[in-house]
Amino acid sequence: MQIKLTSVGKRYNYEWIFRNLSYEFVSGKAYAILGHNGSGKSTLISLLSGFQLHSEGDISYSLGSRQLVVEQVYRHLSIAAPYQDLLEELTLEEMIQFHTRFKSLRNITAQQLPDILQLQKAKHKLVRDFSSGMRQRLKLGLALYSDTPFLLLDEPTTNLDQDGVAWYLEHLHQNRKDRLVIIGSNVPHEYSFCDEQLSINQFHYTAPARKNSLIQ
Ligand SMILES: Nc1ncnc2c1ncn2[C@@H]1O[C@H](COP(=O)(O)OP(=O)(O)OP(=O)(O)O)[C@@H](O)[C@H]1O
Repeated sequence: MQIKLTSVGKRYNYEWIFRNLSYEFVSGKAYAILGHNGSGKSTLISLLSGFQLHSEGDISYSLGSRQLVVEQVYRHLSIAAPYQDLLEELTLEEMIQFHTRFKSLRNITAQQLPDILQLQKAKHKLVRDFSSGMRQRLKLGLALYSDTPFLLLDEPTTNLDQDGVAWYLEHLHQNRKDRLVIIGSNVPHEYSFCDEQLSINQFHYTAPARKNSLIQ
């Protein structure tokens, strides 16, 4: 999976979040998108996923030698993000079954996933009764173990304790080969292994001061 951004900008109403962002993401590498709170990391991740449209510039996607239109990107993408919903009325086992109807898993079966998530005791528990750390493990596990070339993680260790962070790092390393991995983060332990870092702050746009010809 390759993604090429050319002079990309995003604004909400009249507020530009970033402008003139040109960058290339290539398969086999892990990238960290960095920046302070409110700088636009989640916004950029949302544009890359195709869930939101950019306001100017161009984003092009390719898989091997094939160009992809943005509407096809979701088929090749796994994402774990704080704003992503889970199906609250399903049990863990049902949630995994539901997920694998749309995305197959890489190198494991659906029956093995609860063990890998270290949630075997919660197989028949409703997702709505999960703790916040259990929910995060589930989101990460579904994303890491889906057989997709493009892995997008926004704030991946949110709500994880120390063991959870170690679990995330171990399973990410097992599942990153030959994939494009992009991580939005403020926390070094989430992204310190990444090959490249992209700071969104450098693309912030400040509107030029307006001249008032009446005031000298
Ligand atoms: N739907 C929206 N409508 C209007 N403004 C928005 C919308 N979504 C985000 N913003 C604004 O865009 C800016 C960037 O937000 P974003 O969530 O991308 O930042 P972030 O770097 O991910 O922040 P954090 O580290 O706090 O998660 C913020 O000023 C935010 O208020």
